[in-house]
Amino acid sequence: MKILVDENMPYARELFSRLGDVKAVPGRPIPQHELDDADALMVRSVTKVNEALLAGKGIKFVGTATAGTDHVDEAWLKQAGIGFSAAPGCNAIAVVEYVFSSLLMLAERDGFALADRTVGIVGVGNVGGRLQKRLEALGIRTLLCDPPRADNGDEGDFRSLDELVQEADVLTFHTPLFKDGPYKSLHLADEALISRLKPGTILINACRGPVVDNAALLKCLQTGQDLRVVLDVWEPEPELNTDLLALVDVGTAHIAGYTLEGKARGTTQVFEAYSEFIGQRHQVALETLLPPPEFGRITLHGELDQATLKRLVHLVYDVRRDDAPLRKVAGIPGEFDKLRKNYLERREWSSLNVLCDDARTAETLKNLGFNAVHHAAR
Ligand SMILES: NC(=O)c1ccc[n+]([C@@H]2O[C@H](COP(=O)([O-])OP(=O)(O)OC[C@H]3O[C@@H](n4cnc5c(N)ncnc54)[C@H](O)[C@@H]3O)[C@@H](O)[C@H]2O)c1
Ligand SMILES: O=C(O)[C@H](O)[C@H](O)COP(=O)(O)O
Repeated sequence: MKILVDENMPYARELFSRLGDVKAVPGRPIPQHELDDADALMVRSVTKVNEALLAGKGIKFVGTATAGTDHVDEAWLKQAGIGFSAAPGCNAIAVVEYVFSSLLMLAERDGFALADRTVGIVGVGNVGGRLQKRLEALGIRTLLCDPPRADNGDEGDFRSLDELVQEADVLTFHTPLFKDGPYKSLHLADEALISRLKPGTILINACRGPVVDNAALLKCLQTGQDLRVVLDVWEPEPELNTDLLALVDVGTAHIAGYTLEGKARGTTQVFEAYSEFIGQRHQVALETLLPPPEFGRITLHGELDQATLKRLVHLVYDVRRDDAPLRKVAGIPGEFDKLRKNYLERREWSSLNVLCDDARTAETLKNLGFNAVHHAAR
């Protein structure tokens, strides 16, 4: 059995070789001839999986080690009898930590207190829901917009996008990309929406590039609209608009979800799904795969304020380490994907053990996702 795996899937060779012969290949473009004798295909979001790629091949299962599925024509796979699994929620924590890293950087740079801001979250699923919980753990007010969940009768104080635009100081997008249908999200942030944002609003897009109309955003910024902008995703990728990059406050190469834990979870989720598909059920504990983190344990004295939280968050991940390299190479063909392929190891906050002599600090950090414990001061 031949299993093709994207070369940017950590632990894929180690895991899938328990089930068959593994070949690691680039995902953009995928070498067509490798599909000829393959039984299964494990991709990431850069590979368009559709009839054009797979018709006439013997692929029986496709896995995508990603949360987003807009690169996969699921209807075609279904009618072709090809099994499919994604990895919902695999990298949600990573995206939340990217958003925090960006907000804490902007708060320090521009001298504001995050606790005074209202954060509007558009799309309250795996990412948006976790973001809400962590913001609220810090006492930050959130406003939620998720029409599919509201229509489904899910519990929650869901508001209209219009209300968020009027009230939020931070507007952050975490929806799937739907090109049409009742919950179309393509250009959800269009020129009309962007131009109505309050002066000084922080606009964040870490879901899919086309959810924010990049041409409209560029126009608004070029005409001097007072906005702060954080973009991890672009319209289009990998050929992002370098004029837009020059005007945003944080610009990164679609890496918000790229913690080692997030990528490894993606691999294990599709590995488990495929093992079940072929009737050889395996389960993997993530901890058995991950190496020890660079920073294992620190001691924190006293109470937690914004400056201390920022230092702690940036000890694990400072978003500027990914912003600067993109600005250096943007516009050079192939470099966007190279940054993603050679991504420096990044860990989640849970990898850091924090010993706190203040009980409230320990509790807050635990609620934020750090591995925090209270110990009495000596
Ligand atoms: N930048 C990255 O590295 C990265 C990482 C993970 C996910 N993503 C993207 O972010 C998206 C969200 O991730 P997730 O794991 O939270 O997905 P999810 O499916 O768990 O949640 C998405 C939420 O968006 C809501 N939604 C759908 N259409 C909407 C609309 N038009 N307006 C408002 N809400 C809408 C859904 O009801 C759902 O609650 C993914 O689909 C993926 O495209 C990007
Ligand atoms: O949807 C996701 O999970 C992420 O956007 C995505 O996976 C980013 O990484 P890629 O698959 O492009 O390597």
